[in-house]
Amino acid sequence: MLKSKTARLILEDGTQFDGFSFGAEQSVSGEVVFSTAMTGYPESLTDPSYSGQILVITYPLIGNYGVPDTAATDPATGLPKFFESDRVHIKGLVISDYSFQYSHWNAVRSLSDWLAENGVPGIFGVDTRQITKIIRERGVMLGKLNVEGQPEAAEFHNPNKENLVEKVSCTDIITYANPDARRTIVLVDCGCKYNIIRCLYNRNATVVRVPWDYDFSTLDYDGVMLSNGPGDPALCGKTIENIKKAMAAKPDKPLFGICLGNQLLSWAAGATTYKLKYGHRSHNQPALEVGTDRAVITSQNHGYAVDPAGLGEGWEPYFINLNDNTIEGIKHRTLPFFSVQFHPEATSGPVDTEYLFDQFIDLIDQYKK
Ligand SMILES: NC(=O)CC[C@H](N)C(=O)O
Repeated sequence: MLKSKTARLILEDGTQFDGFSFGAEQSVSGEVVFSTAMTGYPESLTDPSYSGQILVITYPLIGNYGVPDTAATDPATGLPKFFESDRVHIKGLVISDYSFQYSHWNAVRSLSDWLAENGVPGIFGVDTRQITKIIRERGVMLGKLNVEGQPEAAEFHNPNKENLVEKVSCTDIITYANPDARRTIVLVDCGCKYNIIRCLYNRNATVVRVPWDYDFSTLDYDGVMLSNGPGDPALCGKTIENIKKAMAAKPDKPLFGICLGNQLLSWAAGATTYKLKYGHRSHNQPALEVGTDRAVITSQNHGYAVDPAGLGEGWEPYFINLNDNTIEGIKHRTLPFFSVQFHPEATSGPVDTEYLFDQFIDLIDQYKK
């Protein structure tokens, strides 16, 4: 019989959930968010956009397929093969049923061991659907995850007040040189998921990954990718200024934004962002392409949304969320600039919107001529 220490999740409104500890034995505090995705914990946990957040997964059975080898890399890019960054970014993990025994061809260790190595605590044996109902009714809340025998988290820490992007972005320029490159794309790294790099590289591009606050308008490039990233987009003023500069200096160089990238492009286009009641985190968000009857099923992970009211002349909504009608993308009517709130790179799926990378590459090639 395996013995686990106890753990307690405390929400900001005082609600408490008692369960058992797995992963690191450490107490933490953060923003409690939920995801309804049924698969993909290795990818989600390494998504830098989850920085500062205690993640509740509503799918009950977690850990059953273990964790792949973090040392396995893709020879072309040198990036880890199976993860979205080089470490676990969530602050803590909340699940219903932890599988102590894992089984998968690709697994080399357990979820608990991987979390422990990364210093991230988990709690299991709690009713994640009830937690989710509370968050859906009262709105997203801060929380503490306390582990038996460890000093308790002192305060309800709000990660959205910090510049999280600065903490997860690269600090130097990293070039993924592709011997078959037919175009060069600058990737503004606000906490980019590695699959964005893979999706560009695999389309015959050399990817030049630059820090979040780098003035990329001075570089020589064929297109710009604005990455996803954690926290409040309003804190990325430096990136917003650089996007404005680049659009003014190089209006013929296509620009494509994903998630935080969409929010930052929207700010650069005159709009603002606001915090959603409880965010969109799942693999099955329906988004309608505005002006068509075409809906796509998308992967999402965001807590803020774009208020299109201030969008400048020439800009229009590109996609709308069919669940709550929030804006899911914008595009320029005449210039090659567009962005989406969802994840076309979408590890661990669904891949329905990966075609947007092809669209971006086609646009780059048209403007290169
Ligand atoms: N995945 C992302 O890029 C998230 C963007 C932003 N941090 C939000 O929560 O809305």
